[in-house]
Amino acid sequence: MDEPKGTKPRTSWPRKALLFLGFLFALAVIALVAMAVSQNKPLPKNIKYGIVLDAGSSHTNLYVYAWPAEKENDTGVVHQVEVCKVEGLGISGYSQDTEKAGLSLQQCMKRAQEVVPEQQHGETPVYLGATAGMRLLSLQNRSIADRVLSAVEKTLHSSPFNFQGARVISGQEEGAYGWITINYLLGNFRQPGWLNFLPHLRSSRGTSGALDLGGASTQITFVPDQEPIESQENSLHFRLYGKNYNVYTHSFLCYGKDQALRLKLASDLQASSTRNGSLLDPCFHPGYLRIMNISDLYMNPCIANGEQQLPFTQLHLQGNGDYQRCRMTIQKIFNTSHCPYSSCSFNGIFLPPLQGEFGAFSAFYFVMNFLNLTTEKNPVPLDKVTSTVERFCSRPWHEVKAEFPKIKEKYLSEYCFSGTYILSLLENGYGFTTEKWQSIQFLGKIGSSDAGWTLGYMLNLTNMIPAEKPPTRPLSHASYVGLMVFCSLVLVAVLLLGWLTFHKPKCLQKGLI
Ligand SMILES: Nc1ccn([C@@H]2O[C@H](COP(=O)(O)OP(=O)(O)OP(=O)(O)O)[C@@H](O)[C@H]2O)c(=O)n1
Ligand SMILES: [Ca+2]
Repeated sequence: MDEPKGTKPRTSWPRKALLFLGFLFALAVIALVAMAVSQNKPLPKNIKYGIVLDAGSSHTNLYVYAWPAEKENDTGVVHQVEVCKVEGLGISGYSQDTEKAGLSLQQCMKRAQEVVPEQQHGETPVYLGATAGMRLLSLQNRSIADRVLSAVEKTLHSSPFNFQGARVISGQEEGAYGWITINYLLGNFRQPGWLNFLPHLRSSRGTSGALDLGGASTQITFVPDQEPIESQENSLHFRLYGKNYNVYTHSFLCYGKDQALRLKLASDLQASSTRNGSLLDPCFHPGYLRIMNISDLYMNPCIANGEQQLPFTQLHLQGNGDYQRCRMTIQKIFNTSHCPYSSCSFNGIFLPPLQGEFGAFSAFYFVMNFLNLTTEKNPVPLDKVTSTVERFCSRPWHEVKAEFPKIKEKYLSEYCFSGTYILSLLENGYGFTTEKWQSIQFLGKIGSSDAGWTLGYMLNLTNMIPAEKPPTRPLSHASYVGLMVFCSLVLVAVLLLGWLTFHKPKCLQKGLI
């Protein structure tokens, strides 16, 4: 269309106005983002620390945990920042010289002082929990066990940390805290934020069972389908983050892998007719020799009788690496002749039908990991595990030793027995079938934290696992900022569009540009 006559020449102010508007708009967006980011930035992290010593039968580990102070009650925020392996024996091994049990911890306590910032030493709690080795020592000689505990208390008291006590934890606690640890670390107690608006839709995602194998005891813990749990001593109830859990747990004292080996040897001796103490052992490699004092073998409460009748003082073990026979000899330590419940594992102990996924840790993991049978994703099928252990057992000792010169001889010589024992315990003891085997994940760590009972123990003692779900923001900081910016942009765009529609600047009118 032609410009009407007499109209003033086109001025450039509407374009300038648009440019100015655009500039203002950009400025507003930048200011908005900057404000949202700085105003809602999480406060600088105030880290808290906690220390737990796991005084196991074979050795002691010291763990340092850390978490942001303001997130104390959230799930999955506490993580391991340090593990220190105490040199020497487990504390129950110092029964002849109890003071040494305390001294042995000094080096790791020093390490903890380096890891935790000095100004926080005084407020950092330290706990020591002793497990099956000390349970056995207490049964054998209560006063020596008390002396060992006093010796470790002395060392821990003299540290700059806030010492909260050293005690022998029960098998039930050990099982329960292991279960809490792995489910906390796996995020199984966590409910996604947006589901809080729809409680009826809350995820019914299950928990994972926990399988712990130590040197002197082993624990199995899981939430069974079947309710109620038939035996009271195997039943635990928790309310965590607003949800109830009825948990089955059992700890088999003497069925950790070191004590199980003793049980097996004592059973082999009883069945043999050796006159000089020589014994062929299918659970050790061909060519392997081990001499043991009979008094050491019968020294603890796991093996109650038999020693006095033997006409020799030493046992000469000679390996012949026969997996099938090894499995048969191990089988004898599981008594399945009686069961006062609807179903049992062994020794008349109640076991409900296995349910859900299982995380297997400590020696379950050490052994399977050595045998290259742990994978992140798909569990190795049972028949492959069996054939691997079988092949490993049949290898001559000199060959195994030459291939793994850096592995401690005590560990290396026992992986054949341990692999076979794990298969017997899981298949025959607990009833994991070929199919159920696939639900076992062998895990050493979850994230940066070791799987074990210590984290659950600390979470409980520091009241960091609330019964009810703490109120949480439905959105994360980043999602909040993003959503704010997006909504503001939409708003500005709508306003701009509205303004352009009703007050169309001349420059946008047809023919002007
Ligand atoms: N790399 C490793 C480390 C340990 N072990 C073995 O694993 C068992 C110890 O496992 P652990 O979980 O450390 O047991 P403890 O905590 O010491 O014992 P418990 O829980 O029964 O008190 C011991 O037989 C030890 O010889 C192993 O075979 N390979
Ligand atoms: Ca242990």
